[in-house]
Amino acid sequence: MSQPVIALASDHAGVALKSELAEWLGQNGYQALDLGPDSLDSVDYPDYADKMADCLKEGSASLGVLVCGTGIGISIAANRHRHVRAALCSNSTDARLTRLHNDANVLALGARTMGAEVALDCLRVFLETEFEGGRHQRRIDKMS
Ligand SMILES: O=C[C@H](O)[C@H](O)[C@H](O)COP(=O)(O)O
Repeated sequence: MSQPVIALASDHAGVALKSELAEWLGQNGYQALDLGPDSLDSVDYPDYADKMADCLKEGSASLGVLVCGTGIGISIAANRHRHVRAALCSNSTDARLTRLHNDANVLALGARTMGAEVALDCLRVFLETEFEGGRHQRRIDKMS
């Protein structure tokens, strides 16, 4: 069976955490598709949010992970695309509920506001939780 592809992107503030998340994905049965950047040179998070949106639109990955300093800017930018439902999560309960209720297709994390262990916990729960459907689908339809 082919491995699920998970796309990752960040700005300069999120590069190190993105690498840790990508490594975890590779060790846990997923294929990490890193959309960049790969250096610590300063970049603008909207450019990488747009790359994520394009990647999901063309179907190269089903789910994505975005990282910036707080996770706020990059999630705001990603959510300007109608097909993106990016959820800024700070703990595994956020990650579980946003999959169950919002069918979030992008997990947004703050590299300067959380530790790698909590970030990995969010990622694991995000990937393991299925959308609940039902009344939640009606609400998502209203945003699509
Ligand atoms: O929401 C924005 C993010 O936290 C950015 O990662 C942050 O603004 C980057 O700041 P700086 O350019 O000072 O590294």
